[in-house]
Amino acid sequence: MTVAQLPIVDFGLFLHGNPDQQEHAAKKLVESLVNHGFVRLTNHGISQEFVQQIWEWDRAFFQLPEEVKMKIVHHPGSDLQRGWSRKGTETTSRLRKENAESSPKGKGELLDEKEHFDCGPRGDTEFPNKFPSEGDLPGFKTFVEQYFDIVQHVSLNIMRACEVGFRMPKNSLVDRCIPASSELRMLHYPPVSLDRLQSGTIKRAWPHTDFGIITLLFQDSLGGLEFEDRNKPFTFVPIIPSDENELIVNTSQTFQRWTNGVVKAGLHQVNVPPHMSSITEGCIPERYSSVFFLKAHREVSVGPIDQFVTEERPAMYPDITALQYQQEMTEILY
Ligand SMILES: O=C(O)CCC(=O)C(=O)O
Ligand SMILES: [Fe+2]
Repeated sequence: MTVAQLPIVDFGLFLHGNPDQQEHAAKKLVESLVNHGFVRLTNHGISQEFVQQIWEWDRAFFQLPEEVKMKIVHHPGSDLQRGWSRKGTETTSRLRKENAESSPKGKGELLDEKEHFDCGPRGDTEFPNKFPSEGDLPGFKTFVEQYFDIVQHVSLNIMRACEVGFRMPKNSLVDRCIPASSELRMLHYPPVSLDRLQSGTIKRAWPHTDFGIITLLFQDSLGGLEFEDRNKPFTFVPIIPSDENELIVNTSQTFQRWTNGVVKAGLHQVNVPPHMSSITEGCIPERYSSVFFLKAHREVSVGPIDQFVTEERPAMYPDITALQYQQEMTEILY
């Protein structure tokens, strides 16, 4: 498996093509999600100009002084993530036992070298969003709320393509995502010395799978995101950005559960950028990325959907609500 083989789907054909083109694009998308847990999309409906604005706001937020970010700090526990999570709080290594097995003995917990900002849907009363005040970062809240709406809309179009690709009744996936319960995240990976990374206890993000249905991701031109080569389990292949407008999509745990294991969640990590992998000393520069976790509506079950349960393939997952599942997983992370 080489990098070039991670399929790229022209999503414009699904959005605007004739029925044959739509069917073809949907099948190619689903095939890649089933085979790799990942796909790359072009013509997804988010403009290059908008993606540039994501980077501007991403930088502006993380450049705020620590005491300003502290005003909206996220408190560890099972509550959904809101506001600023400082370096060392979210610990992806806890999600897979293979991480602990690979850790150098006696050196403490495996930590993520990253900070992030998370928010949920506009006006969420159960888990209110935490934005910097207008005085601290004017315009940020307005931009992020608009970004959330745009990317939720794109995600639902991807769900529509999955319905076509799996021959599911129209809206059977989309209806499970309304009202919106997704989460939007902006990430900053500070510069880090190779010494620290080589200690074996630090990574930008440890191998993990996400909890929602699918994750949509933009990464800056530095790169570093890697997906599992399923021919060699727990080994990883870099996704080299073709341009910053390329949308990377990966499958997550809720999709695996709904499809009773037919779609497996895409395992991924964030590593040293591919063009720097042979460097042995010095620092790797900071990196920005932004991800959108498309989530099921909180009251919807994340147990298998009937279509995927058969006598030969009995239900592999229990019927719990999306919120229960999310809270169980968040508690492990923090
Ligand atoms: O920054 C990235 O490329 C990946 C981030 C990620 O995997 C996550 O936040 O779940
Ligand atoms: Fe992830």
